[in-house]
Amino acid sequence: MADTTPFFDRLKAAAQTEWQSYVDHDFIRQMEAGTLPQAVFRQYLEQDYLFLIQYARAYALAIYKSPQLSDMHTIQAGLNTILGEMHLHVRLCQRWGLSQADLEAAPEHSATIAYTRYVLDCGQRGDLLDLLIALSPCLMGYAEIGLRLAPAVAANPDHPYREWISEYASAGFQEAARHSALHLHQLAERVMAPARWADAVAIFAKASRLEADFWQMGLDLGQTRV
Ligand SMILES: Cc1ncc(CO)c(N)n1
Repeated sequence: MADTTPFFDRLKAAAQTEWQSYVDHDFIRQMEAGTLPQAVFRQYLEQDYLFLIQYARAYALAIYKSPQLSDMHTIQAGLNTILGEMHLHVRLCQRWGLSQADLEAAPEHSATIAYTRYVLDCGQRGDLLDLLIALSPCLMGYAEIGLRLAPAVAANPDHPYREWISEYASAGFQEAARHSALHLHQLAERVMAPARWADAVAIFAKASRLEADFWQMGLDLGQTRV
């Protein structure tokens, strides 16, 4: 690839509409303002726990699809971030009287199924690059959102979503996202043929849209179950 722009930034630029629909979703704006109803957040977080279980499977699949041992090590670090992130969900849900067993027994919403099984399918039918592209909106998007919302927490120590925002703005999460972006870039340099670009953008755009749908699911569920 002659273009030295980071591969992830090229994907974002090529699928700007879908990316914006995800990172600028109304859910995020309401969260930043602190006006997001708790019922919405709770519905979202329950589904997100189920999402992360499937996401961990997709990371495991990425290890299976790894051509090199170095790929496996990098993906293992990403998997650890995902598994660590689930402690946040368990902690927050415990305060609402929901145990880990309750969370795991909850039914998966179709938006959760759609997104996770889409990612798993990308990995099953494609190679590691396809799978890492499908996985990339997750870590990178939440890292971007965490950074953008951090000032709202700094300005208001009683912000209702302080813990959630701080998790994604944390140095650990930011670094995991940076590592993933670098890995994606290096893998693309190794295996990406120019003819694959349109497919790469299509996968990235679809995953970003499914992230936006995931926020929307939270808003819709919260409205019907207050
Ligand atoms: C839906 C979704 N996307 C990304 C992340 C970040 O890991 C998450 N927790 N949930």
